[in-house]
Amino acid sequence: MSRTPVNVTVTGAAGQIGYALLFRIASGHLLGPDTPVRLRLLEIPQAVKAAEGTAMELDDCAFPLLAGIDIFDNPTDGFAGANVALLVGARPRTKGMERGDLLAANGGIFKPQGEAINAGAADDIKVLVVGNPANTNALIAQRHAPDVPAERFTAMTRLDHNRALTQLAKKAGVAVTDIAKLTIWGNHSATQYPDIFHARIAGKNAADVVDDRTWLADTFIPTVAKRGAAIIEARGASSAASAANAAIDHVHTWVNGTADGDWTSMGVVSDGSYGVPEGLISSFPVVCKDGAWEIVQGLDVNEFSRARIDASVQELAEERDAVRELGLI
Ligand SMILES: NC(=O)c1ccc[n+]([C@@H]2O[C@H](COP(=O)([O-])OP(=O)(O)OC[C@H]3O[C@@H](n4cnc5c(N)ncnc54)[C@H](O)[C@@H]3O)[C@@H](O)[C@H]2O)c1
Ligand SMILES: O=C(O)C[C@H](O)C(=O)O
Repeated sequence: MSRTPVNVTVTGAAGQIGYALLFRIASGHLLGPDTPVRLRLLEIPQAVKAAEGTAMELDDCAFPLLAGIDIFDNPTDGFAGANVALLVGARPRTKGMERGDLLAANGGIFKPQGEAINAGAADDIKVLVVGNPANTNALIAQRHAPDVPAERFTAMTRLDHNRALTQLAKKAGVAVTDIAKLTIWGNHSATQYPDIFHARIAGKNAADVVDDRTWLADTFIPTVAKRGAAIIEARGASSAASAANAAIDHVHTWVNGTADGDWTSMGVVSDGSYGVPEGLISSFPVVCKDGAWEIVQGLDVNEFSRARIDASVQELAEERDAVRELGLI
């Protein structure tokens, strides 16, 4: 293993997702068993000491792939030379809030981070925004990094994708590995649309296999879309280990590619596909290959799906307008 270490910047390193994420990155789950990583942890000054504690624990694991850990309290240094950036640091919502309620509180974090990525990240930088509201925070960061190709900024809907896989597998009585081509469309919010009309279960159309529109509309979609709130209600804190797992999956798939005959869901900059206004960061079905993603083209969108995609995209347009009013883009 003589490869140059990949610099991975993680913001919010002292938070609950950070704690679930860093050990998996360092043990090779993000980039694979042959790729050494150098961790760059970015925190606010008050949380640097806690991040130092996590770094001590990382050291104590003696991970063979961990080439070093640096801790920063400012984005300029935190993103310098970053090849992969996981933008986790942001306030989570609490009971009774929607993720969009966090726009004003968290939006301001992503402008300086976008600027710092623009100024100092490596040429091959790949950015995943996890902090909520993830799609619009990704939009803010991307708009402040004009020299970085827009497709390098993505938002996380892989947690929703994974949630949908499990709910569908349970309903159909199959393993998650029997399911392919599931899609999350739109915003990582309660308006998201988990779509099974193109999904396959052991090679057959998933909607036909399930054959239950009432379950689809009244159980499956709301269960997936409101899962984050259900976890906050049950745990008293927002999802952490499953969110960290989804972040690992998102970047691993982006770097290593989707499986043949399958796709994944990622929040990516729209090129106008499927009527989603150009420039919005919306979740689409995407295939990944050679470190790049492409929106899957040519899918028939039925009336049931169209209305739900449009509603979620409308919410994204409203969030974009709100951050414009706040002077964040
Ligand atoms: N997209 C998704 O699917 C998804 C899933 C789960 C959680 N989330 C979101 O992820 C975010 C983090 O969740 P958490 O549970 O880890 O929260 P947390 O409160 O446990 O940790 C957040 C951390 O971010 C740090 N932070 C705040 N501002 C920062 C800044 N400007 N730079 C660097 N670090 C900063 C805080 O000091 C804290 O340590 C929340 O916004 C949450 O809603 C998204
Ligand atoms: O729902 C939240 O606020 C946290 C996260 O986005 C989730 O989906 O679990």
